[in-house]
Amino acid sequence: MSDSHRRTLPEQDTIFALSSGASQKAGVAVIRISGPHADVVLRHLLSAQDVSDPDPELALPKARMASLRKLFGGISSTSVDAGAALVGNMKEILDQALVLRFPGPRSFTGEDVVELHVHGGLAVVSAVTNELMRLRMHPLAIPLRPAEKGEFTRRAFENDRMDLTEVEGLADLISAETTEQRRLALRQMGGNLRVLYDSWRAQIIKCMANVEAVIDFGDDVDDDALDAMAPLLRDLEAELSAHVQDNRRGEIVRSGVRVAIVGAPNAGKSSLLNALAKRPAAIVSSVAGTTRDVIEVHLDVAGVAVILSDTAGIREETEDAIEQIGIERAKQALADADLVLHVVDVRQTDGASMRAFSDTQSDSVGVVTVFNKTDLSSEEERQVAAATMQQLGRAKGSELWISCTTGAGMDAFQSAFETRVRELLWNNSSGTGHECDASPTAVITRARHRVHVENAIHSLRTFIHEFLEQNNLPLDIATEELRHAASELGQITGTIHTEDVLDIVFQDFCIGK
Ligand SMILES: Nc1nc2c(ncn2[C@@H]2O[C@H](COP(=O)(O)OP(=O)(O)OP(=O)(O)O)[C@@H](O)[C@H]2O)c(=O)[nH]1
Ligand SMILES: [K+]
Ligand SMILES: [Mg+2]
Repeated sequence: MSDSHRRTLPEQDTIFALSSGASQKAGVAVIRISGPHADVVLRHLLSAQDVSDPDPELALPKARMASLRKLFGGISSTSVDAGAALVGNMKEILDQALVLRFPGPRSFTGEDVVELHVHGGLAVVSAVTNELMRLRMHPLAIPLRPAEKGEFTRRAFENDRMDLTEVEGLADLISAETTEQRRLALRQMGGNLRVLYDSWRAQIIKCMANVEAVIDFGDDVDDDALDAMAPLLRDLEAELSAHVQDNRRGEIVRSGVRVAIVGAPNAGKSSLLNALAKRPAAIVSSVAGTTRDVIEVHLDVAGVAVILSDTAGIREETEDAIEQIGIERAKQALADADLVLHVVDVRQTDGASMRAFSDTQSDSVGVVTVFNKTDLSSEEERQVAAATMQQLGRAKGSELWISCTTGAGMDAFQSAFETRVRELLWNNSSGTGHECDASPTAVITRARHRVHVENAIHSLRTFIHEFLEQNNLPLDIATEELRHAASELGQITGTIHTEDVLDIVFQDFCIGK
């Protein structure tokens, strides 16, 4: 583990990759080249002659200015003469491309970067990338090779263009599927977590320096210096503690709100899942016990990613071993859920299964009661159902009434569902209801961050309690606690890192990023 990730790196290979989506044909494809030989490579591509040393006078585009240029490539043996690897000095035009140069360090990676915006046809992209491969085999043997997954971003990190939280933000932005995931990722990529953790770390390091000064002065311990530090560290400890008490908001936005549909067999759980998913994702039938496995669909609910799971109907008595396994899985989905939709056949609100469910549910989870099959119910049955809300310990009037068959009540259900999902994330004591939209509050987005912040809190508390308050620890050992707290925060941003952690973080990336 090094205290700084600024390492003296051996001369880097120049790398290239298709940075735009690799799937189908597209209007434009972007091929990115990064490394010390980026300009040399570009010179070869712009040169009409296949010479080992292209005309040094050949004008490269100005830095950061788009320039329309012809790209040239050697005519391969297959296309002209099967015998020769390359036919004389012949080159052909590969494409007319928009070329951009970003000389380092003012580039994404911090190295010299060239971007080729070529036409997005598969043949164009492969002609240009083949030419890059050929240059690698060229007599000059330019150290050029295809980039590995996340290698551009890794270089950006190694060249101090981004810290680890910004790298993670970028990975999240690339995989963001909903509005809130995009907002969260964009703020993190913009450095809101870096700024926060860096400033906390700096304050701890400052305290450490003060303590070390006291140690250096030996017996003349300057109590004033230590006294001045106490409120500062207490505030810091309070700030870090508030930071982790966030209802896992960021992590939930990032990974998706887990919503479980549960209830008695045949209540209409799978019908509700299909209605919300707008496709027949789960089998619906009149046979009680149809659903066995947990069926998950991913939804975008008012900009929030939701993982909705349909589960086996929970009932006490079943002979069927497979159904029993399904019920166990349903209970697990219930335990994992951030929000529960309890579907009840409005005509059957006195069943034991309803009570069985209310016994298994966890208190901390929000439960929405959904009375289904209103199209089949009498007024009296609806009144009985409404009266059961109290028995279940749920707020009177909070129930929703739907018919999956006729669609009655589905609009009201949808908007209540959206409200509940958003409330779950932003209606806590510190929230304003739309905190995630408007404020740049830095929230923890990964378990990795949480572990380090919790470790830092632990060390700060030990220092405050054992040293400042109880005087149980000698000064030099107490200082270790501060050092540890600073180190934990440094590990979040990657100021301090191990290769293992980097490998894990960069695993999330695709080729070309
Ligand atoms: N009339 C009417 N029938 C419904 C409604 N919702 C569901 N059904 C019917 O009720 C039966 C059970 O529906 P499912 O969606 O399979 O119920 P489930 O809760 O998933 O059942 P299991 O998976 O067996 O626990 C099916 O025949 C549905 O067509 C509704 O609102 N009105
Ligand atoms: K069923
Ligand atoms: Mg079902």
